[in-house]
Amino acid sequence: MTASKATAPDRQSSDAQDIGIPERLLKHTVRYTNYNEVHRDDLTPMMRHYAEVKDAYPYALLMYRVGDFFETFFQDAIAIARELELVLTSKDAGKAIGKVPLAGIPHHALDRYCALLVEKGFAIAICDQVEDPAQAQGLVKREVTRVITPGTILEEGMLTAKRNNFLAALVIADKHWGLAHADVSTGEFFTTQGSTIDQLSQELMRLQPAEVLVPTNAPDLGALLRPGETSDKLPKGLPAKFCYTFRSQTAFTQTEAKQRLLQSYRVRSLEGFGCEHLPLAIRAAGGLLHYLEDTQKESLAPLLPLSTYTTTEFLVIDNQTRRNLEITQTVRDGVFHGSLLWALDKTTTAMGSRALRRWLLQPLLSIEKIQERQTTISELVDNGTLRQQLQLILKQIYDLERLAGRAGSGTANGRDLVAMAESFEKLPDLAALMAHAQSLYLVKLQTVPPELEQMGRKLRSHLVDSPPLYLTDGGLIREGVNAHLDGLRDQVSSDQRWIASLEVTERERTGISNLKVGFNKAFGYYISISRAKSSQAPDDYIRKQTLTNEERYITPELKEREARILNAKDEINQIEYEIFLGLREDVGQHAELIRRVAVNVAAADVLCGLAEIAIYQDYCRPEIVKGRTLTIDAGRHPVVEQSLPAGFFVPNSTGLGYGETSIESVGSAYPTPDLIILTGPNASGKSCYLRQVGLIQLMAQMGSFVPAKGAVLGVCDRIFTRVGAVDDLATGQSTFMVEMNETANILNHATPQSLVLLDEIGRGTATFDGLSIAWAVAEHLASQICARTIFATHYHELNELASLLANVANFQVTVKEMPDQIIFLHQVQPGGADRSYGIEAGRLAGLPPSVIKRAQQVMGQIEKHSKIAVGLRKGSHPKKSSKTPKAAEKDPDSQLNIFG
Ligand SMILES: Nc1ncnc2c1ncn2[C@@H]1O[C@H](COP(=O)(O)OP(=O)(O)OP(=O)(O)O)[C@@H](O)[C@H]1O
Repeated sequence: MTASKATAPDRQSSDAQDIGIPERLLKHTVRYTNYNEVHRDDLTPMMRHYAEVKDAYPYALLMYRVGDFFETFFQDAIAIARELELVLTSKDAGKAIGKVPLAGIPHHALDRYCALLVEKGFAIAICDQVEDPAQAQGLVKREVTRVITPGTILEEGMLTAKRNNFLAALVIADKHWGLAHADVSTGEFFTTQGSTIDQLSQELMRLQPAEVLVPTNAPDLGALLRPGETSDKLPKGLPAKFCYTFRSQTAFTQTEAKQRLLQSYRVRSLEGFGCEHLPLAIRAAGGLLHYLEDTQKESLAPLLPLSTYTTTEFLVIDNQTRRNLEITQTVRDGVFHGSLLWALDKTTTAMGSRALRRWLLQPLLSIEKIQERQTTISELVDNGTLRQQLQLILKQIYDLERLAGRAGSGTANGRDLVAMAESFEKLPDLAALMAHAQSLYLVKLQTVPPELEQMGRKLRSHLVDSPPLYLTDGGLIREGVNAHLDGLRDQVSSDQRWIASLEVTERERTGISNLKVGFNKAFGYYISISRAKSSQAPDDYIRKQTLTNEERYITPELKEREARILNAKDEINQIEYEIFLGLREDVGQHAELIRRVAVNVAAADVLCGLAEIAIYQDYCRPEIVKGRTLTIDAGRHPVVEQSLPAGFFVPNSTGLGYGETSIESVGSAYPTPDLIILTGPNASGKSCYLRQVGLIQLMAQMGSFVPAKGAVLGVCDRIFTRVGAVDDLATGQSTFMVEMNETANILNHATPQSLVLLDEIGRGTATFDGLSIAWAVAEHLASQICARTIFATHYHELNELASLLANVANFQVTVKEMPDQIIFLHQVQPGGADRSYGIEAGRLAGLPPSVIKRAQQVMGQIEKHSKIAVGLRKGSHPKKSSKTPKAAEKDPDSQLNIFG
C-alpha cells in the first residue's frame, strides 16, 4: 500500500462526538483519525515503521510496543479508547504533522485488554520489541510476533474452559461446500464437505465458531466482519451472528491447500485423513492452516491429525431443535442453567466438560458406537468403587489438551509445566485403576505412553513445586539440575551472607553502633552513618550521598561483591530460562501424544459423569435397536425433573413407530402409532412431554442412560421440533412466517426415521386457517411421510384424524376438574380431550363473568356453524382401515374427505 497525501489536510481536530468518545476520556484535540491521511515522509522514523506494519495488518488493531506500553495510534487508538473506555491522548508524529491520537495499555495488562477486544470481535496484531532496547542502535527492532483473532486464542484467560473455541474456514463452489474447523487451544482439526447452504449454516450453528474464514478476491482482503455486521461479499444464507474474516483465495486453491496439508503433516497423501476425494474439504482445511501459520507465526503448536467427518454420520439436530430442546442454553433467557447440558454435566475436568458439549451436539447414528458408550457407563454404574476412584484421579488432572497447546506454541509458563507433570503422574494411577476394566473407554486408559511418564519425572525433577509466573526472574529450576547453576547460586548466597554480616563486622570495626547497611535501586548496597558520627567513617569508605541526617558510603569490596551478585543473578536467570525453554520444547514436541491421551481421559470423564447421573437420578440403559421403535416406559424430563422437589415429576410413557412389534417391557397393549395428537389444557404439561421424548431420544443416541424405567429406541436420523411462537425480529419475520418456515422445513426433510415434535402449529393466524394448516400438516406427516410425530395442539378437532388414519392415536394430558379449580395431574393418557379449558382458565385469571358468559355463547355458535366441525361430526370420512398410511403413499394426491 502506498502512502497517500492527507485526504483532509485542513482537518485540525475532531470533537468527541465525531469519534464516539466521551468528553471525559478525550485529553487532547484529535488530529488525523486515519494513518493513511498523513504523508509517510513527514512521519518520525518510529511512526513510519508503525505505518508500514499497519499496512500489513489493516484488519487488526495494531499494538505497538513502546517501552513498558503497547501503544495504538490513529484510528486504532480511537477504537480502543472507545471500546475499552481508555483515555485518548496524543503523540507527536512528526514536525509537519503534529499530534495524532494515542491510546496505550501497560504491557503486563495486554492479555486482559486483548481478551476484552477479542470478545468484541476485534483482531489484534502484537508488534513487540525483538531486541533489548538497551543494546539497540537507533530504532528498537520491532516485529509482529502474533496476531490474535477471535478464532486463534491460546491464552488461558481469554478462553472459556468448558467450551471449544473453534476457528472455521469455508469454501463454496457449485452448490457444494467444504467446511474445516479447528481449535488451536486443543489441537482438534476437522473437515467435511456437503451440499446446500442450509446444511452449511446448520453445521456452523452447531459449531458456534468464534471466527469463520471466507476466501474472496475482493479488494479489502483481510477485513473482519464483527458479529452482526453484513457485507455483500459474504455468501448469502450464512448466519450473521459470527465473526467473518475475508482471506485471499490463493491459500484456498486445491493445489496450495493440498500441498500445505501434505507438508504440514509430512505425508504423501491425504488418504489417511479420509479426505483425499473431497476437494472442497481439502481446500477449506488448507486455507485454515494457512491462516494459522500467518497469525501464529512461530508459535503454532502442531494440530492433531486432520479428521474427516460427514454430517450424515450424526443425528441431525437443526438450530431450531437445538434451541427448542434447550440443549446448551435455555430458550427464555439464553442461559446455561436449566439446559440439558447443565443437568448432565457431572464431569470433573474441563476437557470432559467440552467433550460432553460436543457429544450432546453430535449424537451418534451407529448402534455399535452408542453401545460402546453405554457399556462403559454400565461398568461404572455397576462398580461404584471404580467410579469414585476414577473421579478422585480425574480431579487431579489438569486441562492437558490446552496445556499441550500452550507448550507447543511456546506460551506455557512454569506453572503450566508443573500442572502437566502432576497430571502425567496421575496417568499410571489411572492405568492401575483400570487394570481389570472391561469396557472400551476404560480399557483405553490402561496404557500410559512411557514418554509421558518420563516427561512427568523430568519436569518434576527440574522444576520447583511452585514456580513464579514470570520466566525471566529465576526461581524456576531446582538445585542439582545444572552444576554451573548451582555454583552460581552458592556464590550468590555466600556474597549475600557476607553483605548480611557486614553491618555487624563494620559496627565492630568502626565502633559506630548505629551503622547500617542498606540498599536502594539507584546506588545498590551502601553503608549509612548518622551525620553526627560521620567523622568516624574509616578512610576506605567512599562517600556516595549526603542526606539531612545521614551520610551514605560504599567500599570497593562491597561494590565488588554487589557486582558479582548482580552478574551472577543475571546469569542464573538466563540459565534457568534456557533450561525451561528446553523443557517446554520437549513437552511441545509431545503435544500430539499428550492430546491423544487427553481425548481418552475426557471421554472417560464424560462417561463417568453420565454414570453418576444415571445412579443418582435413576436412569435406565435404553435398548438401541434397528427400526422405528420408540418406546419409553415412565419417561421423565431430565431438566424439569431436577428442578422439581423429588417425586413431584409425573412420569409418562410413550409408544411410537406404527407397525413395529410392541415392546413387552412397556406392555404389549401399549399403542404405537406414528402420530400422536396430544391435547390438554394450558399448562397441563404438553410441551414438557414433547420435549421429554426428544431429549430422551437424543440422550440415548449420544450414548447416555435415560430418565425412564425402560426404553427401546430405534435410531433416528433427525429430530425436528417446532415449539412455541417467537418473532424473529433479527430477520424481520413475523411469528406466523417463522412458524410456517420451520414447518415447511420439517415437511421437506422429515423421513420415516425422523422424530418430529410439533407444538401448536397454526396458532399464529386466524383460527380456521390455523386449524386447516394444522390438520393438513398432521395428515401429511402421518400418511405421506410416516414420521414418528407428537403433535400437541389446542385444536381438539384434530382428534378426528385418529378415526381416519390407522397410524394416528389420540393422547391427552389429564386434569381433574373441581368446582372452583382445575388440578393438573400431568398424566398423559390415551384419548382426546373433548374440550378446552381456555374459558375456565380465563375465569380463574379473573376475566369479568359477563365476558366469560359471552365467550361461552360465542363458542357454542362457532361449534354449531363451523364447517369443519359439522364435517367432522357427520362422521362421513372413510373407514380407518381403508386409508392406511401405505395406501395414501401409493396415491399421494388423494386427501381424506372430511367435509362429507
Ligand atoms: N410430568 C410432569 N410432572 C410434573 N410437573 C409437570 C409435568 N409436566 C409439566 N409439568 C409442569 O407444568 C408446567 C407447564 O407445563 P407445559 O409448559 O408443558 O404445559 P403446556 O400444556 O404445554 O401448556 P401450554 O398449552 O400453555 O403451552 C411445567 O413448567 C412443569 O413445571
